[in-house]
Amino acid sequence: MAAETSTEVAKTAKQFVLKEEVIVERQWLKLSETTYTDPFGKTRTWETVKRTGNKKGVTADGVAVIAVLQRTLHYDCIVLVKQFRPPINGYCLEFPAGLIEENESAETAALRELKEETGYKGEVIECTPALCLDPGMSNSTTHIVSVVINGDEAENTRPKQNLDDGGT
Ligand SMILES: Nc1nc(=O)[nH]c2c1ncn2[C@H]1C[C@H](O)[C@@H](COP(=O)(O)OP(=O)(O)O)O1
Repeated sequence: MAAETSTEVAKTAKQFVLKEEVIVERQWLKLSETTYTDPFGKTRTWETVKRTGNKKGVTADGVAVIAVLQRTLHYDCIVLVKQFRPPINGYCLEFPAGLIEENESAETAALRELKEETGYKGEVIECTPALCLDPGMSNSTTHIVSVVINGDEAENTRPKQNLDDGGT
């Protein structure tokens, strides 16, 4: 009985990171070994990926844009982009997305990425707080931004992508 009680107390021990050692750092990402305490107070390590750099005036690393295309006499459509993604050696159908630039708001980044990747000019409806979508691997954060596109507007009738080369 006494043993059970002490285990319960230990399970609620506050967990925290003790240190982080960078194993390898490149232009875009770094892999670290993070030393932390488990729920029983024992010291453990975790393999962590972080983005490099320390951008000023940003509230998250990136944005993902849920864009609804609205046109008279058409069903509303969600706009997706098809992209080759090297980590999976394949193509993904994705929400338009990208990294936020220094001193850029999430809303401005969302409209810029939407324009670059699809050619559409949108209007922001809603923006989530910064969300950590894969916290078991990385501290990378994303705002999910809801946008509407007026497909009847002249500039949205023949949209044209305007991508940079996207590589190093
Ligand atoms: N993990 C990455 N490895 C790279 O080799 N290059 C990377 C990584 N993440 C971003 N980038 C580069 C590629 C692009 O030139 C820029 C901007 O990417 P962005 O268009 O903002 O984001 P995605 O659409 O999600 O690629 O960063």
